[in-house]
Amino acid sequence: MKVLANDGISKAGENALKQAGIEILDNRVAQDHVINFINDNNVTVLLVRSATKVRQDLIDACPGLKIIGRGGIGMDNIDVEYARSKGIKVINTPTASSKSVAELVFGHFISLARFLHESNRLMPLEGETHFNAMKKSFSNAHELSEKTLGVIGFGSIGQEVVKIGIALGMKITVLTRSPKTEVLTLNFFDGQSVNFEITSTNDMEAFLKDADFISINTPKTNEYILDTPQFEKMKDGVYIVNTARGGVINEVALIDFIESGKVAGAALDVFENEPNPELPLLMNPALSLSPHIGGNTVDAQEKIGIELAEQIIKLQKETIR
Ligand SMILES: NC(=O)C1=CN([C@@H]2O[C@H](COP(=O)(O)OP(=O)(O)OC[C@H]3O[C@@H](n4cnc5c(N)ncnc54)[C@H](O)[C@@H]3O)[C@@H](O)[C@H]2O)C=CC1
Ligand SMILES: O=C(O)C(=O)[C@H](O)COP(=O)(O)O
Repeated sequence: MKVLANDGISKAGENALKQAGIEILDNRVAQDHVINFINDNNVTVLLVRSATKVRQDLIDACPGLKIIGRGGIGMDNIDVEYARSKGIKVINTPTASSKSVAELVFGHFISLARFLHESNRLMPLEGETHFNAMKKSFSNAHELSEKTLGVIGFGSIGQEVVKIGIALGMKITVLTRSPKTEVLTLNFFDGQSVNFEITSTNDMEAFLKDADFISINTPKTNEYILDTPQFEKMKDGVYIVNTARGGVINEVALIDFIESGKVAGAALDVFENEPNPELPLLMNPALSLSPHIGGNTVDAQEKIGIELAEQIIKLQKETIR
């Protein structure tokens, strides 16, 4: 096996592969040259994050590829079904970054509810009058405790988001396409744990009527999940965080409802036009923004690298057997 980790891999992952005798190339090959590089260097395993696109043309042009690995969760940059139809194994790391993403969701919620993002933008302007004006305008802040957290999508990230919400004393409502019940375990530092049973609803209207803080945690969808009709049914003063994918929320409608006051604040880690978010988003003080960093922690990347390496080593053993 020869691995090309085109968007990088953690040292721990790299070391695990090397120890198993697997050659790893960590070149960052530009998208237009990936096909030639794979064929010229007899690469059999292509590892990517979200930057490298693995579409039909690449799959067709690289008959030596045996495994495509996504260091992360969302595989919308890979033609997964097509690759599998050609006998290529496609793997990802489904839970390695869930906690990192969930923590970012709350980083944004707290930033929005306490104006931290805007504070950081405005603090460098000096003067007592300015300081006191900021203090006054930021007093319209809110606690999360006892408010209702609404989570759309109840997979691994959605469940981690709910757990943090419970720990903060929030009420919980979860929206899924069909109702389901999950038992979530909160683990504490002293080894104790508590189980919570959460049953989701598929009633969008009831969900929107209840939720004070909405987090979207679905994969990329073909249609907006939150568009004008949904915004209209939300509570006044709602906060929204999207760490899922650009395209699950209509960004133009979002700006309209921020301007009308219906949405008190929103945070985007992912964008319809990524990596060049639209200017009205970048300029809006009610938006807390981050450049797609949900899974971008040392901890998550370490787990991702190790999980990828373990899967590749296992597949290699199965092939040899
Ligand atoms: N911002 C970032 O850096 C990151 C973003 N992500 C995104 O988060 C997404 C979710 O990740 P996981 O929770 O691990 O995936 P998951 O597959 O465990 O859970 C997603 C859940 O959403 C549900 N779902 C799909 N469409 C829905 C809809 N219209 N309404 C309600 N529920 C719906 C699915 O049934 C599934 O239960 C990934 O697909 C990826 O796009 C993942 C990692 C990092
Ligand atoms: O796993 C996912 O899905 C993600 O969105 C990634 O964590 C973010 O993309 P990369 O930073 O891994 O390119």
